[in-house]
Amino acid sequence: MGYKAKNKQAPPAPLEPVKYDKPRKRGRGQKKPEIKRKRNQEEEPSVINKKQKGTNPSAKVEKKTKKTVEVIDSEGEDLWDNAASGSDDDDEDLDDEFDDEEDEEMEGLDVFPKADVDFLGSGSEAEVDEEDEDENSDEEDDEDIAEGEGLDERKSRKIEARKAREAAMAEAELLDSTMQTNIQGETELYELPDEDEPELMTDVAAVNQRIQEVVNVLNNFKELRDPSKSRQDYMDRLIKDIAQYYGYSHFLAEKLCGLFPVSEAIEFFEANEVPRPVTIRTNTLRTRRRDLAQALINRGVNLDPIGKWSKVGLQIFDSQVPIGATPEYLAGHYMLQAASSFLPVMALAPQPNERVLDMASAPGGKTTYIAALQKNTGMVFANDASKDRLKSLVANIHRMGVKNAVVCNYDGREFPKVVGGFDRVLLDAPCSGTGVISKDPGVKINKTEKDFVDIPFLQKQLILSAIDSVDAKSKTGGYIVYSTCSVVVEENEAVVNYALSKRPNVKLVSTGLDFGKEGFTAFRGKNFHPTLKMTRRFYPHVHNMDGFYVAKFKKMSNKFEDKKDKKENRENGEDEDDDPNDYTGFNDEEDLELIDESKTKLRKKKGIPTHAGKPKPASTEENESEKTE
Ligand SMILES: C[S@@+](CC[C@H](N)C(=O)[O-])C[C@H]1O[C@@H](n2cnc3c(N)ncnc32)[C@H](O)[C@@H]1O
Repeated sequence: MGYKAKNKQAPPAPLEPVKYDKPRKRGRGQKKPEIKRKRNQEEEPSVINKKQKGTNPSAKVEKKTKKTVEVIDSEGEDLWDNAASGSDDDDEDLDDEFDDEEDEEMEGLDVFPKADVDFLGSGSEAEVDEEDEDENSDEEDDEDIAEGEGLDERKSRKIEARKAREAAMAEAELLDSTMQTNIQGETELYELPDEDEPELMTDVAAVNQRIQEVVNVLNNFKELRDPSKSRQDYMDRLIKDIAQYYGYSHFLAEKLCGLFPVSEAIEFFEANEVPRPVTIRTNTLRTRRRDLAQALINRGVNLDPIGKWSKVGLQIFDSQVPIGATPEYLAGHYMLQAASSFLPVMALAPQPNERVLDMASAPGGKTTYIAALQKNTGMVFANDASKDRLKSLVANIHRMGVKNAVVCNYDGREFPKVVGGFDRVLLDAPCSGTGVISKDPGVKINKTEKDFVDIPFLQKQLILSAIDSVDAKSKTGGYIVYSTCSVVVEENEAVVNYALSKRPNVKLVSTGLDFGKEGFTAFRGKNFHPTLKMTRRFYPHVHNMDGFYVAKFKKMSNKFEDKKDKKENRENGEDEDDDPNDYTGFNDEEDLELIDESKTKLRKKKGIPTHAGKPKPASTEENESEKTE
């Protein structure tokens, strides 16, 4: 197929969906499952299976499987082709547009064999292929028979095999229905263990089994609930078990669980146990993707294009050499960079000759990508509050041959006083890192409730500075991109919503990314501006990339009606207007802090003694997640 393929670029293949009936592969507790139940033990599995068969989750699994196959098929044919739309490089010179001749040459060489053993978590692809083939084979047989063709040996074998399968299925169904009839009315209810007895929590396999059972009940609540228990009782049990089984603090398990329907939440937690694929970004200032791929293949690297959505990404399946120390790496031909980390820069779409601010830039994965898209023209201000982290930023800038960067070390909140009037600003904000738990499992236990107040507080301040640093009159730009490697709403939609309310001179626009889930427009009783739908969420269990969030603003005017900050209003003793349509959710805990802070200042002004130990804004270095690459 020609590389000007019209088909839309596809997201990366999703992970294999969680199979509830398989034991976990992780080396957790070795004990044989011994599940404490109040019902007959043999009865339950059939109920679970039965229910799973008929409910949405299995439908979803099937859908995903199909999708995976599609991606694989198209990858096999097309990924070296450069589809015209939705790509990360619009400029012909920057990407690896190959002519047809080169393309054919490469295809002929069969240079991108799939890894035999896919240690990076995409082994499901082969399985899926097989499954799919299997499914199709029945249809083929039927067609053959219908057409009355002569039956050769192969066909007879196939038919025999099919008959055997059908007989086995019929038998299983019969058994299933018999068991159902026997247990009707008895096993419909799943009784919840009441207490947190130690033995309820120590047998990991039993905890896992209980998670599956409780999810099943929650998905079929009317039928399977114990009438004496509420949905909340089941949720409480589930969260305790998730926290125990996956090793999260109860607080974070609950917070993350609340983002998804229960079955999907389990998929999310499972995906966090699996490493994401290793990916690299071609540095188009130094080479082309095709040349880089060939050079790495010659060194024994097994790779493939990352997906149709990027023209510069490569996925590494395995390698005989350390990928962070090849001569090509040292010569700056590529950056080891997570796939999700491409997205904010693609959304920013920096243009040659523009002035761009990368407000929180270390260690420079995105800065160097910005410079490449600008073809080393114009200027990229690479700022970071951490002097230490700037060292690796500077090293990367040199290695990658970036010549248009100005490195600076300010607290982002000092912009635009330091310098303003930028064409575009990227704020890849310091965050909790709840999207990169597979890389940094420490997040599971080290993030506290206070972090989810302090970090958004800092993010809100930074986002206003980012907006104020852009020139709305820019001929080519006037855009701000906000991103985090967190999945929680407080750090994403709530921050963007806050910015919209404080800066009526900006509006959200499409990120230009043609995959990703829509941002929330409402969450837990809080409504956000409807345009939050345009922001994008990326998940490990859906997109097989780190959890990420991307929002893009367009600045419409440099002036805006100065709706004074509530903080200022309070300081000036003005009335707070409690607008019922206020979608910014200012009753949050962080606002209490703001109120406290203002009161303290006011007291100081009036000479009234203040209490020490008021909460401070998040430290710029404490809260950062270093796991964006
Ligand atoms: C998510 S990381 C940035 C990753 C970077 N954009 C990249 O792609 O390599 C967040 C960064 O924010 C920086 N940071 C934290 N607080 C800051 C502040 N107040 N102003 C500017 N940078 C800050 C941290 O030092 C950290 O390097």
